[in-house]
Amino acid sequence: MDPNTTETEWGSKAWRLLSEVRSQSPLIQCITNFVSMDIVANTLLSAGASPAMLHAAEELPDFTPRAAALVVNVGTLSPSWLPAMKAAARLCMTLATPWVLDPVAASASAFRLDACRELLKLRPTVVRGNASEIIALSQASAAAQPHTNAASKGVDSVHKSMDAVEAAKLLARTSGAIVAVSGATDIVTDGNRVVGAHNGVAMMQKITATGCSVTALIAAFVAVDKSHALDAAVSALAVFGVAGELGMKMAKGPASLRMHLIDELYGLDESALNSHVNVTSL
Ligand SMILES: Nc1ncnc2c1ncn2[C@@H]1O[C@H](COP(=O)(O)OP(=O)(O)OP(=O)(O)O)[C@@H](O)[C@H]1O
Ligand SMILES: Cc1ncsc1CCO
Ligand SMILES: [Mg+2]
Repeated sequence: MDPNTTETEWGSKAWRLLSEVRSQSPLIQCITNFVSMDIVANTLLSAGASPAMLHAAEELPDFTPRAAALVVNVGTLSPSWLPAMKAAARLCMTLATPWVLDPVAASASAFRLDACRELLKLRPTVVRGNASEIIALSQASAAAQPHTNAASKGVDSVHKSMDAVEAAKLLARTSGAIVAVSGATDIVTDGNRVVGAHNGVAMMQKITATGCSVTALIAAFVAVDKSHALDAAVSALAVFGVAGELGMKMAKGPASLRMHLIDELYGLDESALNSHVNVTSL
């Protein structure tokens, strides 16, 4: 992280990065779960990025080198998809293209946890999960064998993000990735510094795949500022949270929040980010 970023400067940093996403419109390859494909693509489009949901192994050598960033999300993992996930991540590692791992429901099964551990070895730039996912992956990646004692409830977290601070720091240190934990306070760490983004509304948890969407938004932000992945991840989480806060003013429930969040993300301006972004060092 740029150590000079003060709390009041995060709003302008988030605005600068969102403006870069809008002007560069980075191509983001998403190998993501079936549930999330629509909202992830619409989130990226409304932020100004260009999503492409390609996952056939045969297409990767042609396509992945053209992407500005990659998302690998294991939400609806099956054995037939894993080789393409690994091949795309390996290409990104070779080409120094940023890529972001979303370890959805990491501890749901040994197969899934082992897949996440193997993907971690391919040096993701950022890992973004909810607290239960990060705790499970952190425990498993620190152990010799893929196992976890961490509680979980499928794709939903049973922990608060603040319960995952030490796990996130350990995972960042063992993997070399920036680690982001979503929740009431979004936490981002490189293993040393810990930054909290306090934006968002609880109703966002009642829309499926908002976490997957913010993972993809992180990829778009990292794509336009590769050398400052921590700042980019914090900014993306804050921007998505502000869109949720503004959208909530018009929403009647999860379905209309989904619509208004995407509209607000599309319409965000400098003054909204300067007045709403709430990021602190933890
Ligand atoms: N209590 C809360 N208050 C404010 N914002 C929240 C709260 N809980 C979650 N969020 C926001 O909701 C979004 C999704 O986070 P969440 O932790 O629910 O992801 P997830 O569990 O991975 O979701 P999914 O698996 O459905 O994609 C993030 O932008 C996060 O900041
Ligand atoms: C509900 C669900 N199940 C597998 S992936 C997914 C989307 C939220 O992660
Ligand atoms: Mg998730």
